[in-house]
Amino acid sequence: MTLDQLTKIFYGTFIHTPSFGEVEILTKTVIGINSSGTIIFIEKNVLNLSTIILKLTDNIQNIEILDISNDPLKFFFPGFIDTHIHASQYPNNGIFGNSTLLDWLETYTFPLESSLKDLKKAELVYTKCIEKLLSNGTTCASYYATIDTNSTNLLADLCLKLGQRAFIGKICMNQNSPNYYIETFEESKLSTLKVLNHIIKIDPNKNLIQPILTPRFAPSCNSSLLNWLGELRNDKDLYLQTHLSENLKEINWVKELFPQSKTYTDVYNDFNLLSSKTILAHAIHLSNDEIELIKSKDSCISHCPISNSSITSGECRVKQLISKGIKISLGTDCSAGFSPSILQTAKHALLVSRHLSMKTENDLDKLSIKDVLYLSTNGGAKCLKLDDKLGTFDQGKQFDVQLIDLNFNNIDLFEWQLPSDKDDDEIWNNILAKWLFNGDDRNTIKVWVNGKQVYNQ
Ligand SMILES: Nc1nc2[nH]cnc2c(=O)[nH]1
Ligand SMILES: [Zn+2]
Repeated sequence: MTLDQLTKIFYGTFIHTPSFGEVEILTKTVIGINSSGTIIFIEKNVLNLSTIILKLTDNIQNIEILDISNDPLKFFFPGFIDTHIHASQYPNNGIFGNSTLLDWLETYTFPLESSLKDLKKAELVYTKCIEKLLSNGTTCASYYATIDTNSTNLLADLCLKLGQRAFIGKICMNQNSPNYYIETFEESKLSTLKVLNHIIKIDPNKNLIQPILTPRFAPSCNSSLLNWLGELRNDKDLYLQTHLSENLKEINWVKELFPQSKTYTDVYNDFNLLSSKTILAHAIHLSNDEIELIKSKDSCISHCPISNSSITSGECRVKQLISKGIKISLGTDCSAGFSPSILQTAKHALLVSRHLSMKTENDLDKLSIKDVLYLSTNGGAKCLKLDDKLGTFDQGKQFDVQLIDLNFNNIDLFEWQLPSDKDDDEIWNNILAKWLFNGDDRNTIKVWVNGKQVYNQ
């Protein structure tokens, strides 16, 4: 521990989810970070901040201190991780009518995405989207941009500028797409390589931004393109994201388009797209063989409950997938999902799981508050293979954090519901329940990424 590098100290209650179904409440805790935003010490049960500061350093002037210990309704929580979102669709949040996936793409989505080759419009949309996510406590997102090289590079530039950790994907689609929004195989390759180079150039140490290969979904890429992406993924050990088994019509279409593959998941596996760095969005209607295949490749699933309800795709069997050992996280999937908030997405994940359990008549399908808070943070970190850096408060991890304040009138807490020095777990569980069900972006008052403050209400 090199305490001479200490730059900021945070003191108060820290809440995180070390494992699925587990919440840990760290009251009276001090966390110190260095100039890179790495947590260099954690001290629990500190009754007096000044004593510990005197022990740590005699040069207090240069150290920034945030002490929230006197406010029982404030706590630090790990930044949310959104593992599936289309920045380019942000203006359409809430606009989906009665559509289902394939007609929704044609009617609402392709026209908007295609229009973002106008870089002025793209800048407006992407800036709003990134700022909205940060103000909702999302410190890391895996983004789909558009098929356009410059528009995708712009999204990477803006995430870097606004300080959000992000995976940036240029969408690949060279078949079954409208003639105003399609690329050839050659164009898709060139554009993908240009985006990879751009991202490596702007953030060579991957402090914030990383590229992610993004074949839109099997129907929009021909075999040559999928094959090339599989080879590139394998050669360079790249992240890859796509959609899987979202809608029944889509699944039948994939069967027709790729008759040589056994299942939809097999299409991706046959082209070598599945690895421990692959994020599969939706994964609702999987067979047992597909579940086994995803598990054997250690790929992860981004659960998108708001989207799945909105365009009536179905209910993902999250608990069953977790019991098989598959890594799961949450995706807002804007704009098939109407909310940019992972807190709202977590709430819907819980509710959708209750609907699923009514259908299956199995209580084990129900997700708890602790479960969905894990999926929102640590689950996302594990899916992105960043759990050595993100997801919980541990020494050596980066300070990607939100400060939650429940002193707003969206949440009424009565005097007997407040935490006291007795540190009652039950009290804190109820407070988290109030935050999950009645909270919103009002309650996220400050956000840090890599220890740098990127949002202040
Ligand atoms: N939800 C969703 N599913 C897709 N499948 C292919 N493209 C999309 C998309 O943009 N959103
Ligand atoms: Zn999507």
